[in-house]
Amino acid sequence: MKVAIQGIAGSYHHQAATALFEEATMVECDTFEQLAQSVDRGESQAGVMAIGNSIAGSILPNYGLLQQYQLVITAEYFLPINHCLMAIAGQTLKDIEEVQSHPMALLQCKPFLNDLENTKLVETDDTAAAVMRIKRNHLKGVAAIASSIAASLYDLEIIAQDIQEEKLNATRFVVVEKASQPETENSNKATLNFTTTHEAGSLSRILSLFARKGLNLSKIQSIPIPEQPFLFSFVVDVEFVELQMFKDAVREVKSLTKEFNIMGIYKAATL
Ligand SMILES: O=C(O)C(=O)Cc1ccccc1
Repeated sequence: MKVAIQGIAGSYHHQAATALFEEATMVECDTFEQLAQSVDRGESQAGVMAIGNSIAGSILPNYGLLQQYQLVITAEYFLPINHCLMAIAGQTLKDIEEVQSHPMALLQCKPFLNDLENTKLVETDDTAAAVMRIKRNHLKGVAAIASSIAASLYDLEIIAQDIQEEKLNATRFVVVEKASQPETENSNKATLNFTTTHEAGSLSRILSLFARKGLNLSKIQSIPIPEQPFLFSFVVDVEFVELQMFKDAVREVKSLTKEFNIMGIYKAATL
């Protein structure tokens, strides 16, 4: 099975996809947009896409990509992430003049990076690509932020570990597919997207309905609507005990929303 990921072997996407799929041929993409396109065009049967992080928050552009390419969420996965700083053998922290990594990793390590004086930060396609390049070009004075798996895969030395802002750092990944998988007995979570009318209390009425129907709201995210400046749609994750509870709520919520779309029904994962 072909699975699109953002990054190369040793990237966090690669780790998440390996945990999610027993047998997968990874389709390595440079960008999140290429990942979405690969699934959209059927070049990959599924994609694994980071959607949010416990330190850096939602990856808003990825919500936009799910909508733009009408991809369906069929599973989720939480990957604990411990970032390391690494360089070629013999380099110490005081030798480092430049740190390279994926922007999400740089964001998650801000306090550590702020303490490094006169160090240039360079954004790369993915964490593992930075590691591979430093090794291949034997770059002195340049370090990468990536996982310990990437350090051993590409043979760089770890200079500092657990450099993320909070020790407990996790990224939520979703599996995205072109066609919706039928919901199963195990489905206990859904991601919804809707717009509301511009009336006082419209969002509150929708959320109250979910509460009355016994749905547990685990996330709410407002998403810009690019064609309508400063108007927003809402993406909501709800968890339920029985699928029927969810179906009942959906039937009623449609009359309270303007546009309504189910982005996926799947099994909730734990941290
Ligand atoms: O660059 C990577 O390794 C990725 O998979 C993107 C990423 C970066 C930091 C945290 C989670 C995902």
